[in-house]
Amino acid sequence: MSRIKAEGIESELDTPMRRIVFEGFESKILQTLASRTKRNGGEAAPARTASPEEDPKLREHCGVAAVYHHPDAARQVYLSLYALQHRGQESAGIASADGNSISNIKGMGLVSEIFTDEVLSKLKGDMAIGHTRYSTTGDSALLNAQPIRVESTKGLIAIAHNGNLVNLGNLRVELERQGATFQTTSDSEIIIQLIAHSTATTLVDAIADSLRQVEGAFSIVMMTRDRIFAARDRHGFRPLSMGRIQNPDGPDTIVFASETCAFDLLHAKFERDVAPGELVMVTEDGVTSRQYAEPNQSSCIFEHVYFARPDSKIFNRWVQDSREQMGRQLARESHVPADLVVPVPDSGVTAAIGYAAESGVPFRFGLIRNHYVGRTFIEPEQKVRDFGVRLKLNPVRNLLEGKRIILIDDSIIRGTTSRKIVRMVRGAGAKEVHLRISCPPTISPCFYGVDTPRKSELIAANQSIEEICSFIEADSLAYLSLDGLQHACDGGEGNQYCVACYTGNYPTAWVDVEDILPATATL
Ligand SMILES: O=P(O)(O)OC[C@H]1O[C@H](OP(=O)(O)OP(=O)(O)O)[C@H](O)[C@@H]1O
Ligand SMILES: NC(=O)CC[C@H](N)C(=O)O
Ligand code: SF4
Ligand SMILES: [Mg+2]
Repeated sequence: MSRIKAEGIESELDTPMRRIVFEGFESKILQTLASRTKRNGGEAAPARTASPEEDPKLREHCGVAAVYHHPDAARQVYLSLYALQHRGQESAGIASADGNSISNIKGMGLVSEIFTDEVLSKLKGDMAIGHTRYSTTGDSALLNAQPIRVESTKGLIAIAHNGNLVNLGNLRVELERQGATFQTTSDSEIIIQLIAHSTATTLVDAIADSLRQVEGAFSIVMMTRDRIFAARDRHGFRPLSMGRIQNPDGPDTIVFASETCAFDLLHAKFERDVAPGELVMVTEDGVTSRQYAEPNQSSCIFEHVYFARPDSKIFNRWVQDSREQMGRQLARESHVPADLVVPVPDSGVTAAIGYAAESGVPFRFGLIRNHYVGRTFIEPEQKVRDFGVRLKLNPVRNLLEGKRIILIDDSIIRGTTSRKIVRMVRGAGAKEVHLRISCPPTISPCFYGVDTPRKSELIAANQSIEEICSFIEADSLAYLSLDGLQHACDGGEGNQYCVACYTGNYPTAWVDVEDILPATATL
């Protein structure tokens, strides 16, 4: 069975070798995702399970990238996606355009598994867009992999979307009434179908028209046969930056990416963020822009806490700086006497460096991460998952033995992983284990592209800090205050942040009431 979908390309792309790699990944991913929940109208969504043991991890966002005017555009997008792999590991795709048509190749699995040299060489043209997906609406299946390519009265359009829309139901029904035939069950296709069905006479007007109708989170890149578009929702939930590669002998190459870490690999220079509510168009004549909606910024603060890479500058602020400040503030707010500060890799590392610097307690890698185990390593069975955490993290016994340890992690969602890590550190001989978390308690789900569980499954929504502390069997537990977090992510840039998962106050109207019910109400 082929797991790669090639559109606008004649030849058969699956080699037996790659099929084997794919099958291995496919079965793991399909198993783990059998229990995923899709909010907001994902028709093919499987039922959500209420078991706290079912799905212990956060899921990433997606990553998007685009390149305009480069002789090997698809390869540049490939490199960008490689740098954005941490934002989505379910599926990936690249679409390229050569002025006449759009080719599109998508597959389940990691970027490096889908795009061999042979596959990349099929993607001709000097423009390309790409996507790494972790699904929030619609099944994790090849069908919903992106870019999504649609042939419409406005011509061929391909889209790659990071974020999650919150007003799907009505829009989809209305579009179907107007004759739209959806190819996917993902929310992202709504944007492209709205463009196709817009009565606006120019494509750029049709895009603006579409973007004004959808609510929620979207950082998107789009491509026609000869143009690239990039846009962010008016809240600017998800990051999206623009960069430039200067070509001495011709026009500059313009690039877009979810995070600036992708630019470094391309030797592109960061130019600016796409602004909330802005639509940027790149054509032969250069870069033009319009503000299609009134901005009302509420960028996701959790990007700074967990999702983005520390070597990225998002919302005009270095993630590294924010995380270090979170750690420093955590030390100021809730220090406890100890011998070592130990991070829970990877996302706890930078905050732990800040904590150690502020407190003067030595920093040591007391837990070693196996880099061949992905960020979202989950298995459906508890027994396998227990082993999974041990496979991913291993204690350095000679560092921990007899010591009072401050463990730093970025977040607790259900608490199952933290509990295993605390046990692991104690099992390695630590005398005391104090857990410090570099954000406030997560008490409410996200509707904007982070697939956090519903409220009934969020441990901090249903238990006090003392109860959580005793559940994870730590000697003490403390979270960073909301003020402390906001201060750490401020840095004078004047960003307005969404903090809804810590407060329950959402910047848009959300739709899934069931998701925000406390545990007791669902029993
Ligand atoms: O409430 P819990 O079940 O403990 O889940 C929270 C953990 O999951 C995430 O790490 P993950 O391993 O997904 O990614 P990372 O390696 O990038 O830190 C997060 O950083 C916490 O460590
Ligand atoms: N995590 C995301 O940004 C997902 C994008 C889109 N909502 C999808 O499910 O494909
Ligand atoms: S609810 Fe939380 S995770 Fe979602 S956008 Fe807001 S801050 Fe980010
Ligand atoms: Mg982690």
